[in-house]
Amino acid sequence: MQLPLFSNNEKVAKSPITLPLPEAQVRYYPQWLSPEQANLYKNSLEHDLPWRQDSLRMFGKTIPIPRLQSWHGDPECLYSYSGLSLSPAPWTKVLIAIRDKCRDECNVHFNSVLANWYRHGQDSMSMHSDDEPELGPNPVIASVTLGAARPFVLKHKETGERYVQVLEHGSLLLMQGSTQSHYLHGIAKTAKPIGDRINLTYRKLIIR
Ligand SMILES: O=C(O)CCC(=O)C(=O)O
Ligand SMILES: [Fe+2]
Repeated sequence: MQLPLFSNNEKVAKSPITLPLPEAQVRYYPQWLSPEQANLYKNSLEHDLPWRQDSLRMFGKTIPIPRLQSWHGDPECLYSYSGLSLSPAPWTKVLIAIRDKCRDECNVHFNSVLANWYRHGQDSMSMHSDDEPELGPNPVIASVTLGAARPFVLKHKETGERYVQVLEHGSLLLMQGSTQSHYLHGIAKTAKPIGDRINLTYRKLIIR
């Protein structure tokens, strides 16, 4: 029998939804992966990635960031993220399989991915834009969710208007165009007893 880890699951895909956001281009693809495929990917990423507990220096204190992270990509993809400077770990088979499926969806050759592991509801990501200079203007970010569904908050920088999209197991969220210039996004903490979630954001860094 063929290993289902890399099987084609086109038949389960639902139609994508364009989020009704002025000055942004965001598309949500529910069940982009079948639940079975997403479970397999999540299990192997949990075991295979060299998860790190990174910290930030703030107000003279070292504060552990509220999630585990792992940065992967082509060797030249050094990336500074919220004051951290990360060298990439190598690609794994699962990261490549998902990267190539993202490429087929949006025709972007991603050269790096940030993996975040939210262990429980107290893990979070504060509001930010993915607007580091290495990403260039109008970056395409492909964000894949595996595990517990979490509300993803988008907030317009000028009007303050908020939009929430729950990101479900096996979904893809594509952010492109001027989304990063006009919006912040993040994952809030919740007191609800929820399971863990792995998120992968595929990126294309511009190497000079
Ligand atoms: O976990 C998420 O859905 C968001 C991740 C994110 O915004 C990022 O990695 O920059
Ligand atoms: Fe982000």
